[in-house]
Formats: sequence, C-alpha cells, structure tokens
Amino acid sequence: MSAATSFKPSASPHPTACLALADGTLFYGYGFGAEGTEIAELCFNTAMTGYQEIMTDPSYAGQIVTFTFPHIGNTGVTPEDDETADPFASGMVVKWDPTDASNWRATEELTVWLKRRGRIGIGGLDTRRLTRAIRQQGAPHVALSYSEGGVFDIADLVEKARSFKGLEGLDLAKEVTCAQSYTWDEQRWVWPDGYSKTTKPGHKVVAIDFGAKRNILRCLASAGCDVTVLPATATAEEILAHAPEGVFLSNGPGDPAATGVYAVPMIQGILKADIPVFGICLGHQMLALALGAKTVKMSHGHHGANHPVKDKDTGKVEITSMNHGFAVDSQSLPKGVVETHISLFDGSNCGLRVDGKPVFSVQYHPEASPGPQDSYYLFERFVKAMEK
Ligand SMILES: NC(=O)CC[C@H](N)C(=O)O
Repeated sequence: MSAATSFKPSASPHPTACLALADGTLFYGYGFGAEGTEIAELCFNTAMTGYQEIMTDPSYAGQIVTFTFPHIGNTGVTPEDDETADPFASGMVVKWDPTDASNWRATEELTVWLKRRGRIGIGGLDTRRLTRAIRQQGAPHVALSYSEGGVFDIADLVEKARSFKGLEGLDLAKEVTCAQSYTWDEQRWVWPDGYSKTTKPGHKVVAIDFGAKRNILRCLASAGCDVTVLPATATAEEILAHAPEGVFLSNGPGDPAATGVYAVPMIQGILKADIPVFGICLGHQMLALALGAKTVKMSHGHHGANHPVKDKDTGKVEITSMNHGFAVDSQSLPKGVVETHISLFDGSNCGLRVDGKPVFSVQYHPEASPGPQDSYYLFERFVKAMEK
C-alpha cells in the first residue's frame, strides 16, 4: 500500500474534525474519509480486530462507532470482509491516525475506502475519555463534522446533536433490507482451507433480512442450509409459500419495538406453522416480542468481541461477539418461554427457547465477524432441529 494514500494528522496544522455531544462537550481531531456532517447515536466497540466488518454491519445504521482499540487501519480493507454492500455505521472515531495497511489480503487503505463510501472518520482524540463519557451518560446523541478548512459552527453542531431523537422508536430494518428475494450458497471462511465445502443435503431455509450480515448467511450455508433470503416486510404467507423446513430471523438496526409493528404478526404467523425458528440479535428481540415479552433500551449497550455469556442449561461460558443497544427484559418472558443464556457482564438476557418447540434465539452474534467462534454450534443446532 502506498503511504501517500494514508492520513497523517501531523500534515495538518489545525484540527479538521469536531465531535459535538448533545451536552455541549466537544472533541477535536483530524478528519479522514468523506467530508461532511453526520448526526447519530455514539457507541463504543472494544473489539481488537474487524473494524471493516463492524463498519459494514447493517445493525450499526444510525450510529457512530468509537473504537477503543487504538490500531485501526493496519489490515486495510478487502471486499471479502464487507458484511454488506455499504458501510452502515454513520462514522468512526479512532485514537490514532489510521495506520497504513500491512496485510496480504488488503486491496485498499481504510481512509480511501471510507471516503469512497461517503463515511466520516475522526482521529487523534482521547477515546478513553470519550468511552468513559459514553459509559457514564449512556449512548449520547452527537454531531460529527469533518471539513478540511477546519472551521466549525459549534453552536449549530451542538444544536444538531440535541435535535437528534435517538434510536428509540426508529424502524431502520425497512431501510437496510434487500429490495428483492435472493438465494445464498457461499459458505464461511475456515482457516487455512478457504471457504468450507459442506456437501450435506441442504435444508430449505428462509432467512428474513432485517439487515443481515453476510457471515450469518455463510454460517447457515456451511451448517447445511439452502438459503432463500426474503425482505423484512414479507408476510407469513409469502414466507410459508416457500415451504421452508426452518425460518431464520436476522440481526438488524433500530428499535425492535418499532420493527415489531410488521415483524411481530409475521413471526406469529410463522410460529403457527410449527417449524424450527432461529433468531439472532434483532431477530431474537422480535421473536421475544412475538412471544409476548418486552424489549428495553440499554444505557450504552454491548459492542465488542469478548463478551462472556453463560448457557444456563449446560453452565458453559461462551466468549461472544456482541452489538446491541436494546435488550429483551427477562422479567417479561411469558410462561413457556425459557431464558437460555445470560450476559456475565450485567446479567441481561442473551437467549431464549420455547419449551417443547424447536424455536430459539440469541442476543449475541454466533457468526462472529469479527469475534470468537465459540457459538457456531447454534447453527448446527438449527440444522439438527430441521433433521428431526
Ligand atoms: N445487532 C443487532 O441485530 C442489533 C439489534 C438492535 N438494533 C439493537 O441495537 O439492540
């Protein structure tokens, strides 16, 4: 990679980017990526790898991500690691200038990629102080502005941050879902052999795309599913017309309660068909809503690749990848719905199953990307449920 394409804060005599929090706190730094202004909710992610997968996870729509790991950019970017066609996070906040790429898989520098994708980055600020602010006050509403001229209307930025209504009540799945149905057969990458090649006879699965990450679809295919992806607004009738052996409910952005307006009747219709159902993250939250439970907004959520989760059935602990700002209220789970997993960080709900039925879901990301692969067994559990 050419050093000339990389960002060097020292080249600029003055800050070129400003992050304004709704309470008036300002962070100045150096802009990279695309110039402009974005208004969003600010979260922090503690993963030490996978900035590209994080930026392209559709579940991050409406959010700007603070990376607590300082070396961002060092593996560049490659189209193979896109979790979807566009980055969905509105922007990124990093401690140092993004490092030049040093990786045989890299096809582009992070800064060039971010600019081409029209997203803003800010570097050279105190991400520890910022992360403490997020932990103390809950995910703040912010305005992030990057201008090479380095001139900012601070009052306007703070006002913009204050006027942002936040993610509560927002249905963003409709904005990021696929326009049309499609089939998926690419399998997951397994080091060192490349993509795995399961030759098991496939089980016919319909995956509902509320903002699905590609590695979830790869994991389903690797576990032995023939996957047809349908848009978030598909009805239960349209889904069941495919005669699926199982239905998968994907991750996605926004407030599950808002998305539930159309997703809950859809899921309730699927449940009547008595076939295996598996949900991840937003899919987990909406399955809970369809079963009569409630979801709540968390203070600053869970975003990282090292979150310990306990399987209450086996007592085993999995290290998981997480990205959520809402959670299922475990107190609200109705009779017959069993809490299967809990977070060992704060005891919040991380999984459920319907007693006596092949219906289950988890709050975390068993597909990793980025993160540990302890929880891949859940894809196999879904396939086994279809074999029965
Ligand atoms: N990764 C996800 O699916 C996120 C679900 C939901 N939007 C949340 O923030 O809790």
